[in-house]
Amino acid sequence: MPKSSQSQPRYKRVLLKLSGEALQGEQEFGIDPKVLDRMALEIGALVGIGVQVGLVIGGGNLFRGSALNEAGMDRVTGDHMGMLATMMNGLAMRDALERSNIRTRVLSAIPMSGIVEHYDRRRAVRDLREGDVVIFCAGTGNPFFTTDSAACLRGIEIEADIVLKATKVDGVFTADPVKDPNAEKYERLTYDQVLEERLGVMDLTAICLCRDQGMPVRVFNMNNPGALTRLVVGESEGTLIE
Ligand SMILES: Nc1ncnc2c1ncn2[C@@H]1O[C@H](COP(=O)(O)OP(=O)(O)OP(=O)(O)O)[C@@H](O)[C@H]1O
Ligand SMILES: O=c1ccn([C@@H]2O[C@H](COP(=O)(O)O)[C@@H](O)[C@H]2O)c(=O)[nH]1
Repeated sequence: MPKSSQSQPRYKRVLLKLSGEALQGEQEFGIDPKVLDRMALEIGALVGIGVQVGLVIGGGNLFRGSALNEAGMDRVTGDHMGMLATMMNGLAMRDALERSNIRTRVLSAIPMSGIVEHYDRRRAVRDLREGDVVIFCAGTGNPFFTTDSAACLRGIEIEADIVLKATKVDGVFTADPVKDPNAEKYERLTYDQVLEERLGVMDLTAICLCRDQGMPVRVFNMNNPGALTRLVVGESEGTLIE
């Protein structure tokens, strides 16, 4: 993709977290190929202006360990299934990116020989420097975590400038805007405000990790076309937590 002379990115390297649920689009479950293609286009626009992109995708469109556990399954088995779900989403996203001629590497926290390579931080950084989009799959590789924590962990490890959390709402609100129509959006928040007010947009383990390592997080709505590029070139989108 050609470099645009007009859009100068303010970040050199970002870690983008996509919610698994977003991939299902209007469906009840699974992956909507139209959503994948749209996201590939948005990610390609970043690559086109020279931004290095690490990607973590959730698994909520397929399985969540906590939901399987509530239905009677052993929690650790449920979490293993959740991590495998992130793997399926990662493979689907690689396919969409490569169909858009965007070079992509998938690295898994759980060895999955013959399908993808095992996660290696130095390898990931090398690939990012070469302009590949790197998809980090299987979360942290451990049960009882979420892909929010995995995104923050990988973002810190690869020395990303920021973690960008893409959701279906416009940022962080005083309450869940899906449930409370009177909820008001924050432009900026400190990590401690998110923790003290228990603002549920992101899991608290992830916020603690970012606070302790000084990693800024921006929460934004990926359903707004072009939002990702706008915020990377410095326009105000969503909510900044720092
Ligand atoms: N204070 C809040 N501000 C904004 N959103 C909130 C808040 N509290 C709860 N939420 C909810 O958190 C959701 C964000 O979670 P997200 O869509 O990223 O899912 P996830 O659980 O991280 O990913 P996955 O779908 O893969 O499991 C929003 O859609 C919103 O409904
Ligand atoms: O490090 C991790 C990351 C994820 N899981 C399991 O996967 C699912 C899907 O991830 P979401 O963040 O909910 O989209 C999650 O519910 C966990 O069951 C994990 O065990 N460890």
